[in-house]
Amino acid sequence: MQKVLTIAGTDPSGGAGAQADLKTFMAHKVYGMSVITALVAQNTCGVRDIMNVTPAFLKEQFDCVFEDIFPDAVKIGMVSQPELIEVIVEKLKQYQPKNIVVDPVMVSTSGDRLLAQKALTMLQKELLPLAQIITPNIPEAEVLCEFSIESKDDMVKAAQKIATNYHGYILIKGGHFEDCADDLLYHDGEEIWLPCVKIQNPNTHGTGCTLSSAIASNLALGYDMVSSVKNAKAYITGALKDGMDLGKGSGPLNHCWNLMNKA
Ligand SMILES: Nc1ncnc2c1ncn2[C@@H]1O[C@H](COP(=O)(O)OP(=O)(O)OP(=O)(O)O)[C@@H](O)[C@H]1O
Ligand SMILES: Cc1ncc(COP(=O)(O)O)c(N)n1
Repeated sequence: MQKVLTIAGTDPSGGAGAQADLKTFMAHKVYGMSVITALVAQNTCGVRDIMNVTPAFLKEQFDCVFEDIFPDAVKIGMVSQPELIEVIVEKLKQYQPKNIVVDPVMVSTSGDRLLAQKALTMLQKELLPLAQIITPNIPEAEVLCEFSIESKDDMVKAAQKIATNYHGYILIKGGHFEDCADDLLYHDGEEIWLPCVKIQNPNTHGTGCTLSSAIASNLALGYDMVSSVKNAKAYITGALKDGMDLGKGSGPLNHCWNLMNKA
């Protein structure tokens, strides 16, 4: 049985964060585990409050997992405080898991800040270099490359710029564009486009969490990086096409979409 760990914040309404990650792991038939960075009071309408765990408690959770059930892949999502990023960096260096996926979560779909400004440098300089792949959306890629991204050409330029500081795979997600949802996978000067027509579904809460967890699941299952990203893109596209509609805001995804028999 392959084991995958998420290091993330929570979503009590089940659409994003650790809850979305664990559902994604289950759908990929891998054993899911979670180290929680923050309790987040949120739902499909927005974030109401954040309670970060202490660095000492984060360390304990890490050791509980790694001393007992060593994961085949690790996905890191929301970590809002620099002291918590520091612990994650220290523990990843100590345990050296293979297959680290970092989703550099900065702002939620609802527009709420999930990364403290003072944590940005630590994220960029210490955590991102440990990842085999990073998965910024357009606004996050703009922060990393320091210019605005308006087109697919700009996505390529952004990936090239980010690659000057970071040597793993870069997946820039195009879900924030109006007319298409083409993602760009970039590595070592090579561009691989993952094209997708824009699905007319306003319920996109947790798409980034789900995609990065699906990539981690595929890596744990032994797929190479390109296949893992392609498989994950197919998974998120299927979940979005399912069209489940829950909640009063941007709703969550149906992780059972490929298990349900549809007429
Ligand atoms: N309407 C859509 N139609 C098709 N694919 C989409 C749509 N919206 C998002 N995606 C896809 O979902 C994945 C996540 O992309 P997105 O740009 O939404 O990331 P994100 O902003 O980090 O997600 P989150 O909403 O969790 O913050 C990408 O593969 C993207 O192309
Ligand atoms: C704990 C946590 N992690 C990540 C997100 C981003 O997801 P989204 O942009 O879909 O709100 C979130 N809302 N909450």
